[in-house]
Amino acid sequence: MARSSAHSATVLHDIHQRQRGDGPAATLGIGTANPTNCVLQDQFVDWFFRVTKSEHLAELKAKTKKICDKSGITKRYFYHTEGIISSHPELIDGALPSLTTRLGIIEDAAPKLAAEAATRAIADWGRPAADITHLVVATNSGASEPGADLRLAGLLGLRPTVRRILLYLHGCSAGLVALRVAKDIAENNRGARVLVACAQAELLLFRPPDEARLDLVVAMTLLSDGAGAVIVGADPASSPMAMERPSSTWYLPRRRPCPAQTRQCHLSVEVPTLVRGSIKKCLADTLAPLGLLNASDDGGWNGLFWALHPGGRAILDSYEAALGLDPGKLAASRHVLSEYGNMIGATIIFVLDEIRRRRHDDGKDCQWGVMSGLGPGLTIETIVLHATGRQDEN
Ligand SMILES: CC(C)(COP(=O)(O)OP(=O)(O)OC[C@H]1O[C@@H](n2cnc3c(N)ncnc32)[C@H](O)[C@@H]1OP(=O)(O)O)[C@@H](O)C(=O)NCCC(=O)NCCSC(=O)CC(=O)O
Repeated sequence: MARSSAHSATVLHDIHQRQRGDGPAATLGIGTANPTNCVLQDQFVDWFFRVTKSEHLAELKAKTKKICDKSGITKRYFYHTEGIISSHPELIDGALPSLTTRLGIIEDAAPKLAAEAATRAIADWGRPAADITHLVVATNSGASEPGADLRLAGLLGLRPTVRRILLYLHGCSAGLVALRVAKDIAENNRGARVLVACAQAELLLFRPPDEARLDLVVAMTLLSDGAGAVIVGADPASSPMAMERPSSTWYLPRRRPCPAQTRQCHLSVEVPTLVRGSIKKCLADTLAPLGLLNASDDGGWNGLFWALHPGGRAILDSYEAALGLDPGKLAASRHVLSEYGNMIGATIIFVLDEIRRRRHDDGKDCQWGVMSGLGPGLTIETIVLHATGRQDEN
């Protein structure tokens, strides 16, 4: 009996070993998408105050213009149009219930936007959608059953047996959380090809400007709609960008909940200061065990490439100041912020895509990098990136 149980344990151990992927998980294909409605940031305030019938709030309008000017954003994309807003008065009248309207609109929009991004990621990967084994969907846009994962699987024609996971309400860190989950799946299921899709439609938060809630006015000046998708797999010969040592830290002291919570958003004015004071130790805890920091003057931070979630211009400034980063180190994040705004969880996938494009155009750069972003709480998600330069398998 004892021998047979030892034998079973050995057999199971062998099975578990064979189930594991051989390499670190890596990105095999990336795609992004935005709605067609593009609003230039220098025209946003006029648009916003007009569609919300708030023209009489002249002082607040001037302040909102000032915030927009300092946002580092050139343009943003919205699923909601002036037409949608004018045909749903409840969207701008706080006395009317509007949750059903909002959910009805975005629960249709988010999976469609995700499908556009995923179709591009699959084309970039170069294999059929039916080869996808797992689907990880992350969104703040919706709360329905069945959820966006099932809608997306249907829109893409994935196998009915695709193993689905739906992540709700991880805020700006949603893309990173989804990639962390995909990495675990890929590394523990040999041959797995995981589609990560992250979609954001900001209508859930959209509301008229209110002097008493300047944090929401700030949110209206930053947030934008978009979707990003990544195919993740783990094999020794996988793609140019491997993902190592994910960390998820619940770390910043605060008096009340900070960044965006989907229904009840509180954007704390303290976030940039909190980042400046805490980020160095937090990132060092993740990077030091890999031997990626050193005793040089700047600690080695400039020897890495950086894919940071651009939550806002001031947050990027805080990372730069705290870590002593050279100008240009956050160029990909600043570019995405400028061209698209903060698309919550989808943004990091745009940054990853931009990093990839820049590495391709500019030739070699640092081999190791940091992908990181803040989430509600305040929390921080980090994944170390290793640019291996290989792209001979998909
Ligand atoms: C909004 C900004 C572009 C404004 O630029 P500056 O700070 O340089 O400009 P400024 O100091 O003159 O500020 C302009 C006015 O806005 C006010 N202000 C700024 N942030 C505020 C906030 N969160 N709540 C209320 N008011 C705020 C300032 O007090 C000031 O008011 P006054 O003129 O009265 O003094 C920047 O502060 C910024 O990037 N902030 C980070 C935004 C953020 O938290 N993003 C995270 C999104 S959520 C996320 O990414 C993670 C998640 O999902 O959880």
